[in-house]
Amino acid sequence: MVHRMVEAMSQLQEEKARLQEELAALQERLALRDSDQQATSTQLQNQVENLKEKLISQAQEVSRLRSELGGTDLEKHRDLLMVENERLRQEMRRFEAELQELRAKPVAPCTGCEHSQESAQLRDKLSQLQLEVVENKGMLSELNLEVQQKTDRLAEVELRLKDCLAEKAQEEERLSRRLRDSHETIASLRAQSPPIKYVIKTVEVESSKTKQALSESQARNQHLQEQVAMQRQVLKEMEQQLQSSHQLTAQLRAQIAMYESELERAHGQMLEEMQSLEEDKNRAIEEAFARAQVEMKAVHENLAGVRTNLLTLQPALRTLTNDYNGLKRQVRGFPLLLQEALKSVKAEIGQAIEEVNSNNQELLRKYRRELQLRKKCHNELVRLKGNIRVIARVRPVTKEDGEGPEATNAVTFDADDDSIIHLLHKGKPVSFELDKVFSPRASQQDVFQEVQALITSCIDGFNVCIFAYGQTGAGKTYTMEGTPENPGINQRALQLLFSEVQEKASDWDYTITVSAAEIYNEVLRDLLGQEPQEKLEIRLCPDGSGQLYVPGLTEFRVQSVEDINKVFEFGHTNRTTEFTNLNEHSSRSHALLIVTVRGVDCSTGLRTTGKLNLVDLAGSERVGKSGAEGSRLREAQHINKSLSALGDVIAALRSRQGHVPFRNSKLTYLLQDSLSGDSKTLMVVQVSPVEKNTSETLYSLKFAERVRSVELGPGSRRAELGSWSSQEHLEVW
Ligand SMILES: Nc1ncnc2c1ncn2[C@@H]1O[C@H](COP(=O)(O)OP(=O)(O)OP(=O)(O)O)[C@@H](O)[C@H]1O
Repeated sequence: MVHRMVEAMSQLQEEKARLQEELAALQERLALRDSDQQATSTQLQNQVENLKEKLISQAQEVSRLRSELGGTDLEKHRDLLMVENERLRQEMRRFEAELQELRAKPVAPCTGCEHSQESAQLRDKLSQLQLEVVENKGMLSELNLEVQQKTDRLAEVELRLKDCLAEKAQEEERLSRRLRDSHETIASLRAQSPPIKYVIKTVEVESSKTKQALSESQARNQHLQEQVAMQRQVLKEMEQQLQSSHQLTAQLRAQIAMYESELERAHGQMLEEMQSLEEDKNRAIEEAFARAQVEMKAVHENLAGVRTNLLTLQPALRTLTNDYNGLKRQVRGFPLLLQEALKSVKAEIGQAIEEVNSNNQELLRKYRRELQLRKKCHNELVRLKGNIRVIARVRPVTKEDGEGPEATNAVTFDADDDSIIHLLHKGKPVSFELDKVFSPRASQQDVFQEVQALITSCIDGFNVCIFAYGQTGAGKTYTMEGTPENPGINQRALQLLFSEVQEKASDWDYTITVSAAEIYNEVLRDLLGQEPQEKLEIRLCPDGSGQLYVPGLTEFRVQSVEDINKVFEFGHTNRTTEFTNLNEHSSRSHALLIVTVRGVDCSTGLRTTGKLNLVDLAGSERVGKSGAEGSRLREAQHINKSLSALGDVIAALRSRQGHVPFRNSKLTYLLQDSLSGDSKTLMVVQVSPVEKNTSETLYSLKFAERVRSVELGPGSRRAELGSWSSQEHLEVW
């Protein structure tokens, strides 16, 4: 349409140009042919008429084109856009409404983990879709704004075009008016011949004006053409924009369709989920209902039972109420009764306590008396047996004794008297009588049984001394220490002390301590100390009690057999590490185990202390007489000295001499406590049974008999006693 309008405009211009040419030709002809003035005028009029018609038709064409242009494509596009916008808006509104609806729908709480996860996913997707919708809305509003702007611009252009066309129409109107006026003037001139020249002149003048008007029109046409070209350009741009808008709208639609499908899917999932939840809920309700029904039934049954119980209990309740009332009456008088009862019970209890106390006192008194009696009996027994007792033990023949005549047995026993021992010495039988003789068949326990009365007296506060005397290899260590499988007096004594102490634990609190020492060449050493080679001294207690003590001598508290074993082991290790030839050394030294038992009577606080000395003496064989020299002679001299001193002490004690020479040797000095006063002494004379040892056996038994003979008849015994000097001792052997 625009093109056609432009073409019409150009035609119009061409026509105008042609008209101008014709007008010019007319003017020329008017000027040249005055005569043909009328004809020319008519021709001119016709031409003007034609021109006018053409102008009118052109104007009509322009207005038609304008109306067509205004009412067709642009408006249609605008309307289409408006409709499209409206539709999109409606879709958006519907979409929002659906969203609102989905949001407003209550979501039942989901128990399953999968459901909650899917719901969360759906919620995320929904929020994402909402965001996208908001973005699309923004884009749509921008697009609307743009379309609005373009529509405004188009309206403006149309308005300008309208103004131009109106101006053009006015101009044409004016020109046609002038042409008409000119025609009229020409006609009047024709009617008035004389002033024709003047009229022609006027027409000429008027024609130049018309020319000017035409040129202005042309200029305007030119301007309008430019504007039309511009409008075309604008239209083209707008068409492109419209096209892109269409594309965008199509994209948005596709997106919206996609969102809608997603929404539909989410909606479907939600519905399914809700349906399954609804089913779960219904199922749970049904189950709960069924359970409730069962429970209700049980409750009803219980209720019926309770009702029957109530009916049966009512008479019992009545009886109980009566009883209760009776009891209430009794309770009112109860405090008084209770007070009286308490008073009498208290009196009874007090009396009973007094009786028990007096009984206890009586028992305690009796117990103490019994204790004293026991001690007295024991003392009497020991006195009757003698404070110093001598027993002999003959060891069995061993491999070490060898074979042949030298290893034959030289010792025999009296089948009717266990205190007699016979020795065949150099073909002559010699008999000895001691307190007891143990044959090689006697066990460790047999020997221990003989000495255990002495050991228990230690608990009652007596000092006890047990010696093992005899030549080397006669069995002293075996009797005192024994073997791990078959322990001797030492370990059995401690075990006995433990068991006795435990028996008395309810009344007495006892502690047992152990020390171990060795005397070698008149040097005293601590076998349980950290430095066993250190020489120890025996000193008087500084408290003036006359008691002796050894500063630095280690004392171990023992509480069990395990402790004793540890102590023995430690003592043995100390002895072994000190000397390379232990057997040799042990034969030449005195080993002492000193056990102290301290007791406290829990009821009276009475304290007792008893000491048990278990001594494994050095070998008593007469090495000095066999011409030994050097260290062996020195050892022999020391041994003989200490054994002589022991004999002297025992003799002095038996004869009740005022002075007892304890200090003559380390051994007797150390054992002073256990040899003097009420102390009890037992000597075990160890005897080798074989022929080759009969000389030593003879001397050992002679010594033992002399010691024992001292004890038998106080008068005569005392008379027989004399001082056993070291030399004399040697002479005896
Ligand atoms: N009654 C016994 N029964 C069995 N074996 C014994 C008995 N007496 C001693 N013996 C054994 O005789 C050997 C010598 O005994 P033991 O070492 O006790 O003598 P000893 O007098 O202590 O010697 P030493 O003076 O050298 O210490 C040991 O092998 C020992 O086991």
